[in-house]
Amino acid sequence: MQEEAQHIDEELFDEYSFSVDQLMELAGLSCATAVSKGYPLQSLLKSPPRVLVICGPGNNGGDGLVCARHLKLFGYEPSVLYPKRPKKQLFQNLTTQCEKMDISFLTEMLEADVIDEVYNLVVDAIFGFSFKGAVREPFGDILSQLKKITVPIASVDIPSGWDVENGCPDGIQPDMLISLTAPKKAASHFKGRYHFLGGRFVPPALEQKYQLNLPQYPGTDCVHQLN
Ligand SMILES: [K+]
Repeated sequence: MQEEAQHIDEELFDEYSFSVDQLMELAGLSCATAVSKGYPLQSLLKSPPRVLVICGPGNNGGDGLVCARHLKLFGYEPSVLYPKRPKKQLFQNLTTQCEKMDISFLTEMLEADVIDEVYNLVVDAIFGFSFKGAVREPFGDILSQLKKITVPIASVDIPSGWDVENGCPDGIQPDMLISLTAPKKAASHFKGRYHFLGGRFVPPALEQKYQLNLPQYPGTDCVHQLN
């Protein structure tokens, strides 16, 4: 299943000629849309409507940067923690776009009680389907703080630190999961309140080839609520 997600990914780029930027934009927009549906501005307990977006070193982190930018456009006040920044131009561009929109970047991870005090929720865009092995720092420390917070976590594609197939019973327990392209096997272990499918970009022929059996997205929506 981890391999299958990687094959679909490669095929979207190599056979269907999509660029990473295109799919990442749609993925990140889906995440911001799902957050706005699960945690509407008017429902938030803390004002201003601050959201902490934690971005990892790969494309999952890129989805997080795009998500932060759209959240800002939707009226939220995102701050980003982006401790390991890849040198690729794409990630530099996404970072500049956020900075130019007055999204602040934190210099270090906050303690769990500070997060609970200041933020309404955390978007977890640390690791996606390429996560493997034991968590390396600084992400071990970040995940251990996330295990202690009481504000909801919305995880992008896979709850970070979870095995992509088997989940992780003592890992973070997000309140929302936004599965991208198609739910991964670990999604069956998700116990939170909201499960959304996003990344409405899969060409029908690819969906058929991998028998993804994706549900019908409502109307023109970029997310589909699974539960
Ligand atoms: K994640």
